Amino acid sequence: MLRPSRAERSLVSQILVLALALFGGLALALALIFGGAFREHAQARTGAEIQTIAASAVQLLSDGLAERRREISVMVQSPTLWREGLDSAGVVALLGRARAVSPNSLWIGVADLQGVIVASTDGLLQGQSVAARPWFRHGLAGPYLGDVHPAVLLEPYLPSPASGDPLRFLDLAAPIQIDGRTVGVLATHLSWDWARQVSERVLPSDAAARGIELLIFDKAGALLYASGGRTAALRAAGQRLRTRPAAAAQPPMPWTERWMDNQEYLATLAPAGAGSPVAEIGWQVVVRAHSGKSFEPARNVLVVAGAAGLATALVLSIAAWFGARRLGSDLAMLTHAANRIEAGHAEVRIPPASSSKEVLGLSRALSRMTQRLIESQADLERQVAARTAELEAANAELAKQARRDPLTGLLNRRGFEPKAQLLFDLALRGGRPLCACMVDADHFKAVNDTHGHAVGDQVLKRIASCLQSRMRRTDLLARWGGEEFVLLLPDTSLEAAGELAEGLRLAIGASTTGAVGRVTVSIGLAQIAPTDRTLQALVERADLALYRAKDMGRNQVSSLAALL
Ligand SMILES: Nc1nc2c(ncn2[C@@H]2O[C@H](COP(=O)(O)OP(=O)(O)OP(=O)(O)O)[C@@H](O)[C@H]2O)c(=O)[nH]1
Repeated sequence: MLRPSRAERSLVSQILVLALALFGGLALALALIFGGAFREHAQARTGAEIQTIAASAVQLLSDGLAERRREISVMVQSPTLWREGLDSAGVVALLGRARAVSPNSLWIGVADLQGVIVASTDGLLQGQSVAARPWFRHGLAGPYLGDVHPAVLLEPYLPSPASGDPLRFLDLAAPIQIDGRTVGVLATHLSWDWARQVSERVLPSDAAARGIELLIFDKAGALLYASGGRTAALRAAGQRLRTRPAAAAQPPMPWTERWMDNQEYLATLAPAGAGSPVAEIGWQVVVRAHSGKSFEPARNVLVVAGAAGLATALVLSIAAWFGARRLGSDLAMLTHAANRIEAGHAEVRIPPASSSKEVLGLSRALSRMTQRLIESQADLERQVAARTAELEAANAELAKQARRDPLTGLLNRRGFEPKAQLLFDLALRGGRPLCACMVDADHFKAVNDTHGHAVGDQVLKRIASCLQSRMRRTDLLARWGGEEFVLLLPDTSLEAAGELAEGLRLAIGASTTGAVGRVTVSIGLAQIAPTDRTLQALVERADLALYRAKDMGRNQVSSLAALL
């Protein structure tokens, strides 16, 4: 299908499309710009927040471990107590007090040099051998901090952690020495549920809703703890600490990464200060924020801004559409009026358009111009009518002059012939008499030669006047040419014509013209014959009779009938 050209599309649709594209594009661009800025701001804020959380967690974990270490260190450096025996009542009381101070220390016990538990909190494992346990072996040599491990011997005796995770311990141990001689090993099994408590202290209350998690990995990258009770699930899924793009930066900057669950997170790794127990054990404390949940407000702002922008664009477009429709309706009205005027309805007026000042100005200008054109046209038509009338009068005058002899005012030959033809046809058809009479001045050349041409003209005018005064209304008189005249006498017999001709001859011959005196005329007469086919035949016979009169001495009437 062919696309309509711009000239074929209405003003309203063009303005509507333009407004929608303009306002809609602007709204989307603004929503994207502001949404992007808001997201960046939210990302920076969340990044700073998770850095603080991670740093706090590292601090709490370090402090906790250092505290436990100090407790063990203080306890083993009490030779007076140990001299009483590794399983003395004083030792047992000390162990109980130590656990009361540190509720996460689920078990505190003393092993003799053979690895047999000789004293412990609640008497648990007493008499059992721990010689194979790493804490014992390392603890004989010096202070020991072991990584998180599942409960082995104690599990049946202790309650499961509140988190629901399996019971796991952190082992701290130190050699008991008297006078520089090792006599046993003091050990504390710290519940790993302690990590949950730390996590709950540092994470905000809405962490789960915002998708913020605290993860603790061991030095090999294996997951030790995940907040929100997700440790078991994530460990089962094989979650490990993956790449850390910004880990080299000091302090590590938050980075965005797609994790094992294929979700995008903003994550940060808290640095553990050199010498801190956390650095020593190699834990890596990560706090990650789920991009989708964390930046949901930013996305909501983007959606709301976009929707509000589009709604505004729609409202503006509708307003533009209304404006364009008013303008379009005014233009259509002007076009309609112009078309009617063009079709000849001069009474139509260009109506005033009210959609805008400019269109009102245009309609008024068009109205004035149209009025001016209509008036000009009427004026032109009047002028044309006047010129036409003048021209017709001139043409009529010309036609008249073409049929009249300017000297005598009589019909000339051209004016004579159609009228004579009519009389001839009527006479021939009606079988009525018709006579032609040719009148010619005698010796007229001599008049001209003697008195001049102007005087000759006066003579001709006098003859014409004389002829005209004596003819009837139904007779037809014309100047045939030069000094010759023709008379057509309807319903006139040859005798009557002869009498008329004689009277004319006498009257002309009796009159005088100034110094010229008398000028006579010769007259030839002929009557229509039934055999005549043309007017010319009749006139020629009259002319013949005229020549005869001239031949016979002039100043006389000659009738053709007499010749036949
Ligand atoms: N003044 C004047 N002279 C005219 C006019 N028309 C013709 N004539 C003159 O009329 C004269 C006619 O001369 P001709 O034909 O010899 O005839 P005529 O002298 O009358 O001789 P006849 O007819 O034989 O008697 C010429 O001298 C023409 O110049 C006119 O309108 N005015």
